[in-house]
Amino acid sequence: MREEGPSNGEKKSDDDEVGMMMIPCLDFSFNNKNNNNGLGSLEEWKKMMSKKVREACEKHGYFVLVCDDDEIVPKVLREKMLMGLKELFDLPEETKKKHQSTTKPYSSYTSDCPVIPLNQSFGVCDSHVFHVSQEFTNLMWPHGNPSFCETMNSISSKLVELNYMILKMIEEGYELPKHYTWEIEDMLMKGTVFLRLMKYKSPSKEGEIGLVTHTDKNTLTILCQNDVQGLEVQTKTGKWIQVEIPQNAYVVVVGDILKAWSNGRLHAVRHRVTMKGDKERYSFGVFTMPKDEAKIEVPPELVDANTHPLRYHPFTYGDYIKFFVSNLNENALDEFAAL
Ligand SMILES: O=C(O)CCC(=O)C(=O)O
Ligand SMILES: [Fe+2]
Repeated sequence: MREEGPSNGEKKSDDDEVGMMMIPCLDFSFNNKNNNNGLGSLEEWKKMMSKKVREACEKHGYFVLVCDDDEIVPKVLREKMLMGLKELFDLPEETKKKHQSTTKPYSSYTSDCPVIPLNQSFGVCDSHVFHVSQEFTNLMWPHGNPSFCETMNSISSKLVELNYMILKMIEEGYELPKHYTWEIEDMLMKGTVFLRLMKYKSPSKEGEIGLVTHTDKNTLTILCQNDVQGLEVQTKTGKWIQVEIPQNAYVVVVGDILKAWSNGRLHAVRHRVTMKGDKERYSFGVFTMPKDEAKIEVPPELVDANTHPLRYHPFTYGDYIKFFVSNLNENALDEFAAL
């Protein structure tokens, strides 16, 4: 099992934070001999990984997911998507501006935002549904671009599947009573999926902000980037560290909704993007979020009067997002739902 070791890009500090500074890295290749010793069944592997996933999400609020074989997302697909992003962002501004959406906040094409001038982004809801990817592609390339459409749709589907698999692992990691599984699936996995496509221009000076500090407001995010690093996370003790992401790896980030659902046990990590060097950075992320009317409620099993008293009152996802969008407060979850 590849995790939290010095060979995995571990960052050390000279203070007492060494334990906190390690970058959690989980290898999701089931066929990797170090993972299952060639003996375990898929079920046993999943059980063991669920524990690791839960631990990483509680301790760090994110982890780097490596998978060297093609079982989760084929390498070619990922490379095609990153090449497709360049092609997309190279389109004329007036074409990109045609992508306007009112269904979800932050989904229209955005560029030249004074706070994050290096960043350009598109948001597409439910891109794992073929006709959605097709509509988006046809808007950007009126003469068609079947290869982009196919790639965007396939990688979205793969990452949605992976996102749900990790959510299930987190749930299994808590060993909650089985009857609860349906409720959780209904609450966390029957909602919207959001694909965000991003480009960061190279900065005019080192260390320019590409994306401001935030926690993700959804359930769980999976991020993928080209070979330009820039993602930084804040440790629980307030230090910023750069997440060195190997080629073929993804970053899984806990959002506010998992934090609320788990009674604050899962950590919604604060993160940002800082740009250095002279290369453009491309990234994309698949964000899962509950339905607007879904009620986010802590399971009684995750409340313990002594060690984990109830931290959040139940709320609906749509109300939370409305609150966030009208207040834009980085402490939105606690302001909105803390008891
Ligand atoms: O570009 C990245 O790697 C991070 C993007 C991100 O954090 C977000 O879109 O919420
Ligand atoms: Fe984020």
